[in-house]
Amino acid sequence: MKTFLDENFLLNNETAVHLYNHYAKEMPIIDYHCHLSPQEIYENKTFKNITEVWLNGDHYKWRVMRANGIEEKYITGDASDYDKFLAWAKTVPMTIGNPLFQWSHLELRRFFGIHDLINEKNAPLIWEKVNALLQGEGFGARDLITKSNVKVVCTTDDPTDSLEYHIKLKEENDFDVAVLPAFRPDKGLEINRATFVPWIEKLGQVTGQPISSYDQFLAALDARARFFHSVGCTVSDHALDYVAYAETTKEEAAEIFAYALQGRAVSLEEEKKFKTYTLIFLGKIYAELGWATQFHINASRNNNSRMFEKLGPDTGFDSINDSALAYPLGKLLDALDKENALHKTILYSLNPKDNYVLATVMGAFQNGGIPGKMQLGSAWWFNDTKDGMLEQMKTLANVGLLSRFVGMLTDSRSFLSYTRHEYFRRLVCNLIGEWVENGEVPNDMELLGSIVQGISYNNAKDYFNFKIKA
Ligand SMILES: O=C(O)[C@@H](O)[C@H](O)[C@H](O)C(=O)CO
Repeated sequence: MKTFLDENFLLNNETAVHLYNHYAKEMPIIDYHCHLSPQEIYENKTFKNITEVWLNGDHYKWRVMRANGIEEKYITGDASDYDKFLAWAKTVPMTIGNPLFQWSHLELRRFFGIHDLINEKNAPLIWEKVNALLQGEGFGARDLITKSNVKVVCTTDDPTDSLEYHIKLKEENDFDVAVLPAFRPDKGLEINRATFVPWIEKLGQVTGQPISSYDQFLAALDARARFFHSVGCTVSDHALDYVAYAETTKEEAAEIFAYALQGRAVSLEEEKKFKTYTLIFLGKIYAELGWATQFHINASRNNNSRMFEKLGPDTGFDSINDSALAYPLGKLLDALDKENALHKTILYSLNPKDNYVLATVMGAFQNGGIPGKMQLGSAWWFNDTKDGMLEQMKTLANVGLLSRFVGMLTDSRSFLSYTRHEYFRRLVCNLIGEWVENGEVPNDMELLGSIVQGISYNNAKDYFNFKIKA
């Protein structure tokens, strides 16, 4: 029996051990989708205690704490940081089977050298030891990134953002990690949300051109995309909580925009028309700029309205949506393709029922001489588990090319989440190792090593065209 998290955990055969230790382990990390704060990176934020660095903003942990019967005051409420940490320490033993159990202990080991199994009893000691380390040198936001061998951090940014800290980081020379923005214009597409009109006003302010027409709106999006590009952006990101597609014209989209600008609700069909035309317009810009587009599909967000009022979005009250996406996604991708607006695209669905739909529809649009142009997104959010990662990779291998997969991301708000890449790389090496040991794949270490290094780092490096500093 292996000891918990021993050096070969998740590696169940000799080939897997060899692949991991000789090809995957030392590869750098490109975190091409996360929600880290560029300001905290620029300021090399130091953390006053383990609660701030480990629990704040991490709604994965918040959800299991609630499931464990922890009162909200000890999660997002006004309890002390120490009491919140105790509540988390009490919860961790209850998370076995959830990747949080392994991730949490990996994070304690890899960043703080603590190999104990965290629980309520040893929490006070861990609190003291980690906090002492956090007060010392080498535990600022930048240090945690560089200690994890990260080369690129791609944050998630609204088109109205000034990108002040990305620009400051770009201009200085003593941080050799590229911190780049991703263009996420969701608020400009969600025409029926209360955020739409205020966002349009803000967009007009940042571009210096008040927006009263659809043409002005499109021009503003174009201007902001080119500004983002000038700061090093090469990725866009869209949350398609359902995939909207409807045949339409620019005139129709303009009428719908004008109607919504008066603060009036538009019909679902009108929303689909507006989203379709606007996405195609943006797709043309992304293709011209050579950007990769990410479509994050089928999330059901903010289910708990009482808690949404109190805490806002991304606080642990989301779930998986089950909208049918095969038809509208196929039509949307085809419309983009016909308009030369379908460039490199990563398709994620939060619903694992969609894996084969995504993996097969993307196969209909591989072209342009770009290896892995169309990507099946890495196991996202609730799928960011051993089963979810394996299911995504097996699906991709079965109907596409696992060898061209751009690999893992953290999608996190915590600077300690890079151990997810180690977890993922172990799963990749074990999956391929099993194929070899079963005689399904030749024991060709040159080929397999190259594929493992591609999935770990090289594919993402080639795919995203990030300007990597070192
Ligand atoms: O990008 C998204 O829409 C999601 O990743 C969302 O931000 C979510 O809160 C998350 O971080 C899941 O890991």
